[in-house]
Amino acid sequence: MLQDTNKRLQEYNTSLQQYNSNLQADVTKNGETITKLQKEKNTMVETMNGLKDHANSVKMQLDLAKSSQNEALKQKNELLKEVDNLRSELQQVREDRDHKLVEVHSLLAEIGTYKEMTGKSAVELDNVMTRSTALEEICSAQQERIKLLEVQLASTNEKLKRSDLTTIESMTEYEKQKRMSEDLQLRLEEAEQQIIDGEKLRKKLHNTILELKGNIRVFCRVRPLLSNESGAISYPKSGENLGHGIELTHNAQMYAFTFDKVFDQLASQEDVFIEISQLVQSALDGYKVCIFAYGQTGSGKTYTMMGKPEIHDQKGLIPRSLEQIFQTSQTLVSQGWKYNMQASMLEIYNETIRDLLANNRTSIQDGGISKYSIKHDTNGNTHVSDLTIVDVSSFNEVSSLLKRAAQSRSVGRTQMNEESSRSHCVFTLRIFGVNEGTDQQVEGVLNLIDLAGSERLNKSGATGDRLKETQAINKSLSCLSDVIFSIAKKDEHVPFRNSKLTYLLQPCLGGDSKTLMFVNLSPEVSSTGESICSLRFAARVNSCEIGIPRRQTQIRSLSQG
Ligand SMILES: Nc1ncnc2c1ncn2[C@@H]1O[C@H](COP(=O)(O)OP(=O)(O)OP(=O)(O)O)[C@@H](O)[C@H]1O
Repeated sequence: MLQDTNKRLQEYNTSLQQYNSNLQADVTKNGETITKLQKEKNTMVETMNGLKDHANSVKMQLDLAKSSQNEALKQKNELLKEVDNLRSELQQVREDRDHKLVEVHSLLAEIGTYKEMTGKSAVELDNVMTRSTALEEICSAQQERIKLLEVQLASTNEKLKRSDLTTIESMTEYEKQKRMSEDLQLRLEEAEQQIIDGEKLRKKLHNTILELKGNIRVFCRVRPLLSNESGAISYPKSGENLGHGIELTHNAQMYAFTFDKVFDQLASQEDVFIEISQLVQSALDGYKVCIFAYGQTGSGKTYTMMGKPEIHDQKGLIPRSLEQIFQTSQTLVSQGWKYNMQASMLEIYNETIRDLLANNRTSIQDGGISKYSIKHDTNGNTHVSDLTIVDVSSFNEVSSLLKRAAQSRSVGRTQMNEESSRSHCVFTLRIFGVNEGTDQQVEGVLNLIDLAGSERLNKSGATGDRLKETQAINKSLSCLSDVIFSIAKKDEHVPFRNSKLTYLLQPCLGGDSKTLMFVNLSPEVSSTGESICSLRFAARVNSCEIGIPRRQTQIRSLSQG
């Protein structure tokens, strides 16, 4: 063991020697290194000092930088504040801007509208400008005129002042005259009314006198001259025959006639009707009334009796009479009167009666029994067998009957009248009236007759059928003339039965009816001879006394209801 320990100690001493030598080498080496490091350290110290100086200068710079940084920070904060302020200002401005933008949009829209309007208005504006310029010119001209007028006005005012005084005096005078004039006007109106009333009374009394005398009344009517005709008729211009007289010159001789009334060519249909309206009225009171027109072909008989019903001014006596009858019967309803009316219409053509209201016109012979035979009853009423009798209650109903009849009437053409009536036409209206209050009954008849025209054969140029017609017409008119002469002479026997016409008219000519004849005349020179014949006949008719008209009236018996 000790050996091992010595061995190991030896080995240890060797290692230690080794180690010492290594250490010696290392110390040497480290000395060198330390020297080197010392050198390096010195260098580094130098460097470090340099660096220290540098650091100090950097520090100084840093301090400077810090203070300038602080300064900058301060400035930055201030700037930030300023930015904030500016931001909020900006925000405010933005909001303002947005608000303004909205306003701008609405203004733009408005501008658009105004632009449109302005576009239109521009033309108008131009026009207005032109007018305005023109007006300005006028204005300045007027201004001048105003100045002139003002001067005139001033002088006129002066004159006016002077004349005012005169006017006041005149006014007083005028008022006085006005009152007088009004007073006179009132008295004039009263006097006129008195004249109208007096005229009415005069007519009524005149009618009564004529009725009491029992004469057939005669009115004469002269138709106007046609364009190519020359006249031969004159009238008294004053005196008692004014309105009643008529004068004709023929072969250098003057023929004068007077009648109950003479209508010259200027008389209107209305003028003529006024004169007969009372007569028509009396048919409603229960009288038999007969109005007939006599005269040469083309003298105006049909115009007087029928006229042109569709033209107001030219309506003849028949439509006017019927209008009046229906109107008056309506007004009498308030006094308790109730009327029933029946119309019939016939014509006598070549001595044959024709029913103008029949729906289909048949022959005069029916199974051997004569149709349309005329009979008069004890009351003087005339009946024609088989004649169509139509109940009528209004003017319109009668009017359509008249139209129907006019179409059926025999109208032929002659050389003297474009539309000559070749037959006698008789319209009859029977009027039955009952007064519910007084039980009074009346029965009136209105006969309105348009006779065929009298004409001389050589003048009319008739041949064949026309000649036969003319002969028949002349025969019946000559029978009428015989009857009239006979009545005028107060013969015991009057030849009523010699013709259908005279027999039909018997109650009117020889009975108790109110009869009026129109004698119609053509005014031209070539008709003078014919006119004198007609006037002579009319004068004879006028002298006929046919008795006093009798009113058919009675009190309704209980059994009649
Ligand atoms: N007062 C008058 N005013 C205007 N025209 C009239 C008048 N009288 C007659 N006339 C005209 O004269 C013409 C003949 O008249 P109208 O036919 O009435 O005659 P008339 O006597 O009936 O003839 P006829 O016997 O041939 O039938 C018609 O054209 C008619 O219109």
